[in-house]
Amino acid sequence: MATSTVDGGEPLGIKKELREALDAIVSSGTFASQGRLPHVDPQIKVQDVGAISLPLQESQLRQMMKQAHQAPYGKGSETLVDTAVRNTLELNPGQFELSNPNWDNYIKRACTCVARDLGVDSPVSAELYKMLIYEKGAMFKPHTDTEKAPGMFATLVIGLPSPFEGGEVAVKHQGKKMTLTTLQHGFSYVSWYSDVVHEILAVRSGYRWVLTYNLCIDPSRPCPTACLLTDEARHLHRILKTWLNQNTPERELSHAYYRLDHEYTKANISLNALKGRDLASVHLLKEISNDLNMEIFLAVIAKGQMGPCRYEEPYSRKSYRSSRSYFNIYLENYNAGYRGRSGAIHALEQIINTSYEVDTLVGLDGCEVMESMPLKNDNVLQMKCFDVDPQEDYMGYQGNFAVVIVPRDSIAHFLKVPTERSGPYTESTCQGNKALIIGYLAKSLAHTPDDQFLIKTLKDLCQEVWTMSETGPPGSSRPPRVVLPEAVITKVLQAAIISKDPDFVKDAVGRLERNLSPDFFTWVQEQTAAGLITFDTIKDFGSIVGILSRTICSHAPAMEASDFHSLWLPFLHHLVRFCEANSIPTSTPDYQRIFAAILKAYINNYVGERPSHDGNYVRPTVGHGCADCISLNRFLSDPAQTVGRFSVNQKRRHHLHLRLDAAKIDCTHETERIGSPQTLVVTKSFRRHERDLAAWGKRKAEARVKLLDFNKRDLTGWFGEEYEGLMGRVGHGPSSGRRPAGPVPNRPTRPRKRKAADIDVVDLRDD
Ligand SMILES: O=C(O)CCC(=O)C(=O)O
Ligand SMILES: [Fe+2]
Repeated sequence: MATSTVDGGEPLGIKKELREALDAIVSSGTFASQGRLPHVDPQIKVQDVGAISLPLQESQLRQMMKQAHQAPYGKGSETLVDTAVRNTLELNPGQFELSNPNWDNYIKRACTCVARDLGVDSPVSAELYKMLIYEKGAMFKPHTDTEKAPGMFATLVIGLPSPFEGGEVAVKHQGKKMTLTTLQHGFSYVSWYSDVVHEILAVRSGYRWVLTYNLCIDPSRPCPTACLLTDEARHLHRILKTWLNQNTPERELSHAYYRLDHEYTKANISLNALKGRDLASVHLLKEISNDLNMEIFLAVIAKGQMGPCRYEEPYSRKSYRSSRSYFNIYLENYNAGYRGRSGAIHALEQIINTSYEVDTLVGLDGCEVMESMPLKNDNVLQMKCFDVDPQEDYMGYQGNFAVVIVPRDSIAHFLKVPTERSGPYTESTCQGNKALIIGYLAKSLAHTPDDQFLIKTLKDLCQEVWTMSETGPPGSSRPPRVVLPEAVITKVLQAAIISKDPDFVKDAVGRLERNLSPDFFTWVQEQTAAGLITFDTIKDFGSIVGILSRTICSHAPAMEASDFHSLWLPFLHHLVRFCEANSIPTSTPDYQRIFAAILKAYINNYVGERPSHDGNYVRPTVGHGCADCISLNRFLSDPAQTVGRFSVNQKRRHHLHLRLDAAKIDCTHETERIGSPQTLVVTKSFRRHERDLAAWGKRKAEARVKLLDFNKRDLTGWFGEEYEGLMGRVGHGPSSGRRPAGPVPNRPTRPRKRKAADIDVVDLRDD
């Protein structure tokens, strides 16, 4: 329940509560914990090793390591093995068993300790994930843990008794660091929230042996994170919720500025640049904004003062002028800018008006959203802090940065820029701002596609800018033409598609002056694959097909081979279905061009040319300067020699073997076991070429199948006269089995001698 008492002009209620709640965020509490556990043997049995007895014997450990594999790590959606990032051996839970019937209870008790330490009050369950073994040098570089199970919020590590040195767990969260250790001789646990950055330092000696568990809570409950764990955080969440639940017209505070403690620079202000308490509070606000409908920005605040000042020229007279002083660093700019010829600062003699404005508004990623916007004192949670004696500016008073909390339903109002020429806001600033705002709103829509209010704001602003660029601002004779940058229009188009608004789509497409970027298609494909949009969504697809067609035709020659199966062919199948559903013939020119361009690119870029070699026997040399290598190199680079014989002792033969392998020379090298010393016979070959040829044959057959997934009538329509030639390139000949007339692309026109190596392993009709 919100109160809105007014006390001596200071509104209490939400504004005060919000300020107090933010003031109370000192820094986050425990984001990681550790502790000792009683000695209970889990009675581990490892597949193909048997029961592991404690204390652990090195011989058993070695056997376990034989069963283990290199542990991968997650990077985005990928799982990678790179021992420079993670060098750890792991066993999957299927490879071992914890046969002590009391072990589950033991883990439950450990969970209770962890939940207490991390401040989680919901019931916590632990899911066995891996057994890890770190030998000397093993480590895991800083990372956060991905959600490996629904409701996973933290990792629990149970340290098993095995002596080692090093291998500490260094955890870091919002500028706070802790070093945790699993015990060497007894059982212990360490645990951290999944969003905490942690690193396993290199083991210096011995073996670090642990079990890891995913800690989960009921996935239907909000996931605890390191940021949301304190009472203060929960209190702030409650206050914000109360505020946001107020109806917009009655909301006593439309948005809020909260001053930051530290000094930053205008150029690099972003969430990542924040320090100490600022980082804790803004990070927390960001976390809360995932759950509540609000947007968080950072603002650089400037103070403007107006008053009389004295010119220090001989005929000095008082004149009113306005000065804009910025706190700390901006003050220097001010001084430089207003220094008279004599070098004296034109200080204001009297201040008759002070106002604040947002010099720059940025998103948490540091991207600029807006410049020069008015700031109302009422919206600042700690007004007194901005209101300082200018003298204090020289003392390095720090208070010109703020975090801004804007309820999403008033974002349009908040970002609304005055259209009339007023005060310092020139027309061009306004238009620049609008492009920034449009870009920002369009980007936000990607995260909250159902936000009707945001859609409406975006549409209105676009209409305003587009109308303005046609007619000019009301009352002006010379309209400033506003052209939204192409990247912004693309974002708008995406937003229009997401919001399923055909008129808006049509408008946005109409504004595109050039082709859409290829990224747009990747985006379309991702959205379609995720089921977020379908072609039917864009009822007025006709309006964008022209631009799609232009863009695709120009991009097609550069399409990546790896994108066809995952992106372009599924895209075409969607398009076929769309045409069918809307009774559009797929041979309609714009559509035909899309199909033809992509499928031709498929044949050219995926299948490619038949690999050929010119029969040349010059091979690259091996990079070594010993006498044997020099004579080997002489043989390799001589086009006339195909077989080289090197009668040298075993050690030197081995050296040549290694050098040839390392340089990946296309040759065979075998020892002829006759005489003494025996002879290494190196025969130049075309094996590498044969492998390329086989791979090409495979791609060709695969492409044939994929192309025949489309219907033949469509294919002939799309390819027209080129049909036989193109299909011939994937080994699909005319039904008679005869060669199509005319030269077949990529075939040598001159008959050449057939070599065994040239046999197309997949399609025997060829050649
Ligand atoms: O070895 C450990 O203590 C934990 C390893 C780790 O960070 C992980 O599995 O994500
Ligand atoms: Fe981890």
